[in-house]
Amino acid sequence: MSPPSFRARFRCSDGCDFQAELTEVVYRCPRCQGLLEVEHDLEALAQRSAAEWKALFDGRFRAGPWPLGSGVWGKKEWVYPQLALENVVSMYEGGSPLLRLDRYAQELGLGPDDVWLKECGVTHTGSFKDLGMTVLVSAVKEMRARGVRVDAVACASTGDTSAALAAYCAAAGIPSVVLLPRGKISIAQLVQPIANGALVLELDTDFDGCMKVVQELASAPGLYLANSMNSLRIEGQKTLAVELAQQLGWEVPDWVVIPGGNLGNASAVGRGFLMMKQLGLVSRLPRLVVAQARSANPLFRAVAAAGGKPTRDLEVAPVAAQKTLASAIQIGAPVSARRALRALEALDGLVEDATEQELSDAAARADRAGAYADPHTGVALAVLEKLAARGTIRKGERVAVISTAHGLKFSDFKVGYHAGSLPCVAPRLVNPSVQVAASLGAVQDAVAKRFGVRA
Ligand SMILES: Cc1ncc(COP(=O)(O)O)c(C=O)c1O
Repeated sequence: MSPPSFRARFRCSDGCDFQAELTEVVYRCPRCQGLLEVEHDLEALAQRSAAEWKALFDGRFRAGPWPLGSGVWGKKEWVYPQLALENVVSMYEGGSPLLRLDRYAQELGLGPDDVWLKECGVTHTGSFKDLGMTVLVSAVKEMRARGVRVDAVACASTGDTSAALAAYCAAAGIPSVVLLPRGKISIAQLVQPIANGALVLELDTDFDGCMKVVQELASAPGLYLANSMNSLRIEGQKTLAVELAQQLGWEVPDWVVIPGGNLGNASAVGRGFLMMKQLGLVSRLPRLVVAQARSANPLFRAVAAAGGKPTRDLEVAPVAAQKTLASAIQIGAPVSARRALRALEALDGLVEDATEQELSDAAARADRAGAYADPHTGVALAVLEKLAARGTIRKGERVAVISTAHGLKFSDFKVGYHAGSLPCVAPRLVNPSVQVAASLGAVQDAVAKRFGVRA
């Protein structure tokens, strides 16, 4: 019997019967303006058993022939099955570490096996955005190979999307344009697309303002839109959930806590778990928690106003996002709110928020247990701390916290915390460096002062 052939296509995610090929330049349903999703042929995929899928994915994990050792392309049949392998643009994304944070968990009154940190920032451009961008840029390469007009790829960004877009486009030799809110992203994030040769445009507005402009820009032919409203990105990010289960021996955690801004990633993670359950790779679903910064919390507000239970029909009113240390989630009008609400409903979800003080202390607390948490991961950790303190998350339950970026991209946050100079934060866990004279005695004094022992 010949192996089943798999195909995926765009379809309206709001229930119309609109469909399109993945090589078409289309982001929204032309009938109802809803976002699209990538629809897979689940019947064809189900012709392989769950055990066969697991064996295939395990066999390729960080080892398969190029590019199948990538965490995303190792699951190609579930992502973009019909894409020609020669058009894959990969930086070996995915395969990121899953750390067990024993000491941190115990500080929270949880068990040593309870808290796991999925380090999606340990990747080529330092954030989870690589997972989706590899799919989008590969799709563009395929389109161009088939004669579809794409002169350049553009995005609005709070810093990480632009870094990923610029790197993958540079690898593929495709021009890229990034729109950034001036002065609202970290220096590391700003310099990444500059280094990779993108056209970097700093606009005097916030992310939501950049998003408006880029959508208008991409309505003209030739400029392809790379923001996560483009569901090709979601398909790559979805593999995060599959990889997480895979790293836990094909078990799902009881809880997944994830920071949310535009809400594409939460939607993607929900989609990944649902697909695994539909195809029998896992027998249950985790509960999903979206963590927002209090300064930019439209989803939290909408869900709280409705009594705390997220349902798919909730309206999320845009807010003016205020400045937050978690700058990549300073987003007031999340494009994927509806998709995220559907995922939250299906995964019995919760939405919580965290203040600047809470996110900073939570990141520092995790750092003291060996992590190096960026402020967005700090938001997720702070929400975990709240839910553990309330008894919603209990000892013995396994929690996966999604760390979305590398802490090294946010050095100002770390330096400011330990120097006590962050706005609105009175740090509880400072560890400033000590200036000492260049003599053995001075060093011995410093060691004795800290540890009570004289070397
Ligand atoms: C570091 C980081 N964390 C979290 C997010 C939020 O992801 P999403 O916008 O998909 O909710 C982003 C991007 O916006 C990000 O760059």
